[in-house]
Amino acid sequence: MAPDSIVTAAATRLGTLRNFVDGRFVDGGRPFDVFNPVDGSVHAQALEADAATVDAAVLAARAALNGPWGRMPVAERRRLLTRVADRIDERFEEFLAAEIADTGKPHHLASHLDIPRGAANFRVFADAIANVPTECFEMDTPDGRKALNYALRKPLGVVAIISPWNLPLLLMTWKVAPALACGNTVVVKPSEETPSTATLLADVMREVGIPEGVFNLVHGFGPDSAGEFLTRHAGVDAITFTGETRTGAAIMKAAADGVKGLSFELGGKNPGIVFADADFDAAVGGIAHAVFANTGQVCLAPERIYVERPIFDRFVAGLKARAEALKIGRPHDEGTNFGPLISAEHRRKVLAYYALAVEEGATVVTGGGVPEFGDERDGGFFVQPTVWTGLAEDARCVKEEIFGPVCHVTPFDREEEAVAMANDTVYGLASTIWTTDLNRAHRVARAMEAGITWVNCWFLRDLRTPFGGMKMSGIGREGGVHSLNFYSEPVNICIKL
Ligand SMILES: NC(=O)C1=CN([C@@H]2O[C@H](COP(=O)(O)OP(=O)(O)OC[C@H]3O[C@@H](n4cnc5c(N)ncnc54)[C@H](O)[C@@H]3O)[C@@H](O)[C@H]2O)C=CC1
Ligand SMILES: O=C(O)/C=C/C=C(\O)C(=O)O
Repeated sequence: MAPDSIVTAAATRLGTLRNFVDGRFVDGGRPFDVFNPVDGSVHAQALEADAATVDAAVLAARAALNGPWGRMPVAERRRLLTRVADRIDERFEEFLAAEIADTGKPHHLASHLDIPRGAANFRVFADAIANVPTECFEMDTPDGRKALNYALRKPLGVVAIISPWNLPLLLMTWKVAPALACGNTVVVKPSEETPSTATLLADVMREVGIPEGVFNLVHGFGPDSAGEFLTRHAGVDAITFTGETRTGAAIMKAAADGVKGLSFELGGKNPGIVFADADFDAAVGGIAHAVFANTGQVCLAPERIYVERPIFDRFVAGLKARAEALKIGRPHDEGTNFGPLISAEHRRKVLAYYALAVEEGATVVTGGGVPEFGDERDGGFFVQPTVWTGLAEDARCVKEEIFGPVCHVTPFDREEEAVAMANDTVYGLASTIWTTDLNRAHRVARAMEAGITWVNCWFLRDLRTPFGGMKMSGIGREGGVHSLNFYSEPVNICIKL
């Protein structure tokens, strides 16, 4: 069966992409179009949840907390989460086809990153919840006796999960899995651009027997739509969000009245620093991969590269060659490693930065425009991979998150100068350093104002480690025990002995 017909099969069985409330797919809501970014065609429709549907989802989630889910032994919860992971694996081709249809990303990327990580997220947190310790302190009491304090983890309650379109299944399940592992119930609002894998996940939840109301899914947009209805809802106890910093600020305002717990993973303008002592080929290849993977639509991608002057010209030439060697195309075409941007709107934004860079005085080393194919792809949302040099450090293109396949390369002479330029940003999500000097690696990594720093690598993820941003790149940390800490409420019990 061709991959496209797998999508059709899933969509036909589920009908139009519907909302999932209290264990059932529900009808109702205004249909909206979901586009295939490869050619701009409409490949599906989803139903926008209105305020009443969001309300029903939150009420179902509340009821499930007080129902079988709340009483379920942890071992049984873990078994069910592992079943979800197994079922994603068993329905791998459907998830893959759905993700590719929504995003247009290369088959190789979705099949090696997005879908496997969707399953892995459930396995990791099913394990983590079994192995996380809680505290216990024995104390002396004023009357000469003892008391024992021990902490328990309780679920937060109903968690709203708002997820973006760049790594749809990966980033949604990164939140759903630990939330459920901790015993919460969830209402998920995936991006309006990418509702398909979330709908498949709802179907998996139903299949494996996750109790009704534990996982709810509402489709729609942000302001004055499902996103805002959900984040303003008085029945939501906590909100976890990945997306743009401005959206995070809007959600924070919506959450303020209810004093809801928040976990935010927001934007970035990440630096990469390449020292002259780096393994040159590894550094050029690693930076090219980091800048252009997923068409630059990764919040961790470096958009500012600082290269030590002795290797600057050679490095820029190497990066240009790598950019020009990318195979831009359809997801299933042999060798494709560069797909379209997510939407016409996002392409307008990225192309506006391509034009602005020229106005700001950039040298366009390569790219800067739209590729021409002479076929259906000309209706899609492609842009060229792009490299700039020559901009001032205060240029908007060096300061603002673009979220496209583009970077600016700046030379430096001294380590302190590179560190200062790298940290001169309102963001603090990720950085990547390339050097063979171990002392320098430790020194510079420590100096980085970033939630994660990779040395001689990028996007190497151990899911037990703290993950999140400093400054305007986020609030809180997720990953391993850090996720469990956010998605649960520690309570202390003090027993006088
Ligand atoms: N991971 C990241 O850091 C991401 C960054 N972006 C950046 O954000 C820009 C805008 O893209 P968008 O898709 O609009 O990202 P966004 O951050 O606005 O959307 C992410 C999610 O938030 C929801 N949302 C938007 N406004 C909301 C509101 N007021 N209340 C509740 N939910 C709301 C959206 O429906 C979507 O599910 C992109 O051009 C890109 O630069 C986009 C996606 C992911
Ligand atoms: O590996 C992860 O958990 C997350 C990776 C990427 C993002 O968070 C993002 O691009 O938003």
